[in-house]
Amino acid sequence: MSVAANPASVYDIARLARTMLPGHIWDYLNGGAGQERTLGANRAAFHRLSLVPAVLTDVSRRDLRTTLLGAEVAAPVAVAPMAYHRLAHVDAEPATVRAAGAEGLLCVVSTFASHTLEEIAAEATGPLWFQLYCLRDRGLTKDLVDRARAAGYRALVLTADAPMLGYRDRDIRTGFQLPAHVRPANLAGTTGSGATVAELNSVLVDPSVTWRDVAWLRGLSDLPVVVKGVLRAADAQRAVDHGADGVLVSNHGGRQVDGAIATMRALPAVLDAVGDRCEVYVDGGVRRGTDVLRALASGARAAFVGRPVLWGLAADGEAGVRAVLRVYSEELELTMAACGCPDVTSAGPELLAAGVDD
Ligand SMILES: Cc1cc2nc3c(=O)[nH]c(=O)nc-3n(C[C@H](O)[C@H](O)[C@H](O)COP(=O)(O)O)c2cc1C
Ligand SMILES: CC(C)CC(=O)C(=O)O
Repeated sequence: MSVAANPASVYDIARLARTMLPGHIWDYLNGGAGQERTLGANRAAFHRLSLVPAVLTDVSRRDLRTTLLGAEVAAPVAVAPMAYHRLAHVDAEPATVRAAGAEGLLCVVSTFASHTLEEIAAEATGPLWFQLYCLRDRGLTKDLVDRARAAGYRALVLTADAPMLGYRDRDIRTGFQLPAHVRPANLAGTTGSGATVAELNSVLVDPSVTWRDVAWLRGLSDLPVVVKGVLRAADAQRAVDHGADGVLVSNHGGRQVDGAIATMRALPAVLDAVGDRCEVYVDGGVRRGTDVLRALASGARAAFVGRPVLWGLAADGEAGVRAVLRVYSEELELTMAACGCPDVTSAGPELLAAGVDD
């Protein structure tokens, strides 16, 4: 059986994906800002939280299900929005959403998807949210919202941490540009070729966005709004004050600010600030089922996964993404059992101890 069919961890799939992709594409997908300190810090923050299992709690029935803004999902693991899945595999976003649907998981589709949001929604059997970059052209931004609503997306995820693309050493070195066959399909006609991803972004994305736009967005439709990229308690509070239904604690996978705080370190203050006024999720460096459990025990409602999904896609298309998602759910289930947690609500702070055992 191939590694993609029977991986022990997402790193098995990463090794395979590495062999499938040209170096400059691998670097764009996997790189971070600057010296990639925050990229590493996201992982380190998980390692610094030890699990303290409870015993003799009856885990003969295990239930990983939860709801995310009312959508029922099989496990508290979701696919983070990522641009241009076609860079990883020709089957691109349609394959990713088929895989997420087959595993009963939520998938967030990027504004910069390489297929239209309607083409992607046509493949979905599970819940979808639409990630929105607020564009310089607000008419176009509103069109995206209307299209997402009409196509059945259940929430809007406003990305707040990328008014301009971060300073990414790897992409600067390679001069990374999109190959001619990969384009932002939702924004057809707005872009030519021959620009770097950062240039393309700066032509389209509005760096003047403020909290007022969150309220504007909230008023455009009846879709709930999640603000993605929050790291400060005060910003989480502002998100709620401006009508957000959810906050995704994220540093964009270490791709925006090198030196930004690790997401698991930022999470507790955000949770304290918003209480139960909105749902709180986390992403960045979630690589194992044990990380998902740490996120739950810290108070997050779900953990979102970025790059490993693209590793799965590159390694084996839809089957590769399924294999990746299954690894998370299976490891999460066994770890919950061994930690005395029969369901996702039974993971609390008593499951965690700060510090590393070397
Ligand atoms: C290749 C790539 C493209 C991304 N594109 C987007 C995007 O279009 N919109 C967005 O909000 N976040 C984007 N992100 C950030 C992810 O949503 C997520 O925050 C991050 O990847 C999580 O960290 P992880 O990759 O360590 O799991 C992208 C990340 C990667 C790796
Ligand atoms: C096209 C970009 C906006 C995608 C992105 O957010 C990223 O590369 O991190």
